[in-house]
Parts: sequence; C-alpha cells; structure tokens
Amino acid sequence: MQAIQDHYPAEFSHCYGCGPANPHGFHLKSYIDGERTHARFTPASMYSGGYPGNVYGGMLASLLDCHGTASAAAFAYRAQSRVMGDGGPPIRFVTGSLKVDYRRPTPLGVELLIEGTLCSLEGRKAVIDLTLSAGGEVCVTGVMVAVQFVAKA
Ligand SMILES: CCCCCCCCCCCCCCCC(=O)SCCNC(=O)CCNC(=O)[C@H](O)C(C)(C)COP(=O)(O)OP(=O)(O)OC[C@H]1O[C@@H](n2cnc3c(N)ncnc32)[C@H](O)[C@@H]1OP(=O)(O)O
Repeated sequence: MQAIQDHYPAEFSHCYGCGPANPHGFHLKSYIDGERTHARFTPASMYSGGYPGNVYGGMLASLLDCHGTASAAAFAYRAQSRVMGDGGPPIRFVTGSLKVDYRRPTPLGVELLIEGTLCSLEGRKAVIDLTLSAGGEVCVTGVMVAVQFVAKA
C-alpha cells in the first residue's frame, strides 16, 4: 500500500517530519484504512525526554503534526471522490492548531502507533482526532485543526 506522503508532489516533499525528499527528516509514512489513518514510528534513542527511557515531547508532537496533516489530506481527497496522485491540483493542508495531551510517559525503543480519525471537514478546515500508543497503551492524544492551504495570488 502506498503511503499518503508518497503522493506529495516533489515541491512539497521537504517537510522535516514526513517529506520523502528531506534526507535528514523522519520520513513518517501514514496510511488510510477505512475510517482511520495510521503510521508507525520508532524514535531513535537520541530523542530522549527529560528522564531516561522516555520520548521527548516535541518529537511526539511532531509525529502528531505530520500524521494529522497527512490524514486531513487523505480524508479530503476521499470526501471529494478523488484519488491521491490523480494529477489534479493537490489538496494540501497545513497545521492551524495542534493541542497535545501527554497522558503517560512514552517509552523509547518501542514502535509507536499514531492514529487519526476525522472529526469534521467543513470548508477548508479539517478537525482530526489523534492518538499515539505504545504497546497498546495510549500515551498521547491530540486534536488538530488543519487548514487547506490556498496560495494567494
Ligand atoms: C496527498 C496528496 C497531495 C497532498 C499534497 C500535500 C503536500 C503536503 C506537504 C507537507 C505537509 C506537511 C505539513 C506538516 C505540518 C506542518 O508543519 S504545517 C507548518 C506549520 N503551519 C503553518 O505554517 C501554518 C501557518 N498559518 C497559515 O499559513 C495560515 O494562518 C492558515 C493556517 C493557512 C490560515 O490562514 P488563511 O488561509 O488566511 O485562512 P483563514 O481564512 O484565516 O481561515 C480558514 C479557516 O480556518 C480556520 N483557522 C485558521 N487558523 C486556525 C487556527 N489556528 N485554529 C483554528 N482554526 C483556524 C479559520 O477560523 C477559518 O475557519 P472558517 O471560518 O472557515 O470556519
């Protein structure tokens, strides 16, 4: 299955968190599957948080950030009965706001599962509910307002 980010046009592929063309980035890969999106990621040990063995909160927010905007794009394509990579104008979302709740420490060295569901999609605005789990336990939740980016003339 192709990742949502694999459909990003070359000119929008440099995001540090998820751009396939950024050689220094995380290369997060998100997938849409039914009513949910998901991504899996194992942070390297250098992303240690304030006490040993746990992940740095900024890294966790980054994962929600990139997964949330990818989810918004995928849900918007679906709502418009379009297929990602169809050659039409790209439906491109940026983060307007991201609320993050750190519910329990997130362990390092464990594959993390990031999931997204569409809460609402109205006009240019998508609200995405996000969770990040480790070993089946939800460690972080988030709510993103993603706004479809329209280039101003
Ligand atoms: C899949 C195939 C191809 C896809 C191809 C995609 C390429 C994909 C590239 C990679 C993607 C990576 C992305 C990673 C995630 C980032 O890192 S994104 C970078 C961080 N974010 C930014 O830099 C965004 C900076 N902010 C802005 O550019 C502008 O403020 C915004 C967000 C575009 C909004 O400005 P605007 O266009 O003037 O829109 P505006 O008319 O004010 O608002 C539109 C609607 O959004 C709402 N809104 C705007 N801002 C907010 C906010 N902060 N909170 C709540 N609501 C808001 C407004 O209330 C309004 O709602 P309605 O009144 O319509 O209900």
